[in-house]
Amino acid sequence: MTTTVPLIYSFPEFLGVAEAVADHIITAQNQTLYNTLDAAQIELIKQDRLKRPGLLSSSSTVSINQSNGQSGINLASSNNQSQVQLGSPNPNSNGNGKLKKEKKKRAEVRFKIAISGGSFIKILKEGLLPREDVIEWDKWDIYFADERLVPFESPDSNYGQAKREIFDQIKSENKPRIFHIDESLIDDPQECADAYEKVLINNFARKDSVKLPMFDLLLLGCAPDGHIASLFPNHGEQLREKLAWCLPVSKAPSGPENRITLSIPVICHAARVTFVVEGLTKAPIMRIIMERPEKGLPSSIVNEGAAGRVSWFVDDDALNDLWDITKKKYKFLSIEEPKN
Ligand SMILES: O=P(O)(O)OC[C@H]1O[C@@H](O)[C@H](O)[C@@H](O)[C@@H]1O
Repeated sequence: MTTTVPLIYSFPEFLGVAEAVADHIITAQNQTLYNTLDAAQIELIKQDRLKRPGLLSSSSTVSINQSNGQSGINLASSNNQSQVQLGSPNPNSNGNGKLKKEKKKRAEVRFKIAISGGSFIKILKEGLLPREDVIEWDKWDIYFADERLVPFESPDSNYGQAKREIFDQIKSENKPRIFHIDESLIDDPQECADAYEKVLINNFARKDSVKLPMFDLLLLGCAPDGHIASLFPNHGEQLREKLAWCLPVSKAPSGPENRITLSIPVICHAARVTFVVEGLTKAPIMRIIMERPEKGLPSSIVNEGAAGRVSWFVDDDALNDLWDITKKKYKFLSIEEPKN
């Protein structure tokens, strides 16, 4: 394995990590839904969408066109296949079926995100909830990178914890769509994984057949023993899986024994893969991940497999054992940098 160095953003404290992660998520949201981070352009798109529901693209590049003295918006779909200029005659009026289809497809774009459990939930809660003004919850599809097979009311349930600490606290009336496991299947990891995979297939591959689902953002923690999602180092064949989207896990070496997890190919296929790690207990494993990729820890595999799309948000404690590492200063792109 070659050494691929991902982007590492480090912060003196937990709160700094949480705020930057929130900005990173909102940036991904805006890039996905509007293909721009410019607040004025986003506002224009939203206003126009209100006027013409279904017309404005979620995945459009937008540019302001004032050449004819009127302000118009050029939309180019992200696959560069169609261009619609608003302000020109209604493109619907020529009954062009292809265009209608394209419009429908674009109107359906949603922000597809997979989150982890464990300490990561607290980061999300602290970072995201105060930013509801810029979060479009009703366009979010939230999945789980993994789940521990325990009842939702258990403190170990990733969904249960996320529900109590985040989803139930959302003030906006616009709620996200949440895709969790089927709680009735927690006694059978294989069935539970198959059922969750079906949910993914239904949502990601219903219209077009795809080899792998593509999340807009996959958010991962990393435990002190090096497991990410529920992919454990040296545990069975998990890390070599090439085809399945979702895997059952039995006899996990730490925490609840039975779990399900997204596979390495799914994680590596995401548009952005973001690790969030904090605390001194994670310092030894961070050292192995960054300095010994040849050991093949799950996160080292992801650093390599998703190279160029991976970033790490960590606090200084987690980097305590690393001396020679290039850290980047995080630049806030979607929300104002907090003045701590
Ligand atoms: O950040 P923590 O608490 O060490 O958790 C790491 C991982 O632990 C696993 O057990 C969780 O199911 C994952 O979702 C999580 O990312």
